[in-house]
Amino acid sequence: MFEGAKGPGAAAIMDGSGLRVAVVHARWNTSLITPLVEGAKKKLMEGGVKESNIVVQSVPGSWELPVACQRLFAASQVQASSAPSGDLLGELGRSTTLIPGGPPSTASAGPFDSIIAIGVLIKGDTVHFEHIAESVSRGLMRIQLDFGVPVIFGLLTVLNEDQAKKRAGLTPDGHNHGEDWGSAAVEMGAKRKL
Ligand SMILES: O=Nc1c(NC[C@H](O)[C@H](O)[C@H](O)CO)[nH]c(=O)[nH]c1=O
Repeated sequence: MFEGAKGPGAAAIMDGSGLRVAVVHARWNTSLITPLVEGAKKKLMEGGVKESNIVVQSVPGSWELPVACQRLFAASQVQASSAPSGDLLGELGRSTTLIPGGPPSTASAGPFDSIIAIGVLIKGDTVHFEHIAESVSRGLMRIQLDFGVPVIFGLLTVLNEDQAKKRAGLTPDGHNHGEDWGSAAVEMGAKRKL
């Protein structure tokens, strides 16, 4: 899968059966976003996470990822303390994603154990790319540290479409980085509960 030294090490085997995970994805570059989200969900479920405990939300673009992740996690904390079961987040908890199929998910009560933020930024002719990449990266890191919840960094910042396709597993020599993010979400979510 990877030549040389570069690339992730083997995923730690953790039990994801009791985890609740949010996947928040941008709607820019959707032909790339879709396989990335599918790859993440595949590894979440291979790690034992129940599909009913995966909430998938979409936002207009990567710029909106931090506020959506923060709002989703904060709402899950409030609901967990006030509504021990049932429809955890109401409309906020329903999957509103580009990804076809699957019922609107209503995660069971309890704060999310990890969040995967997914976006694809492709460098253009201006410095717009740099502003979004820098701000979104800092924003996602801040949520991790402010809330103590793992936010898996699924923001592809690429120089051209070919680089993005490779990292979405859409080329013969590619690898779907969404799978790595799903595995990381299981490991970090399980470790958060230890
Ligand atoms: O510009 N390029 C991109 C982009 N721009 C939109 C931005 O994230 C935001 O949604 C709007 O500015 C509105 O706030 N969003 C992406 O996810 N990828 C890009 O490559």
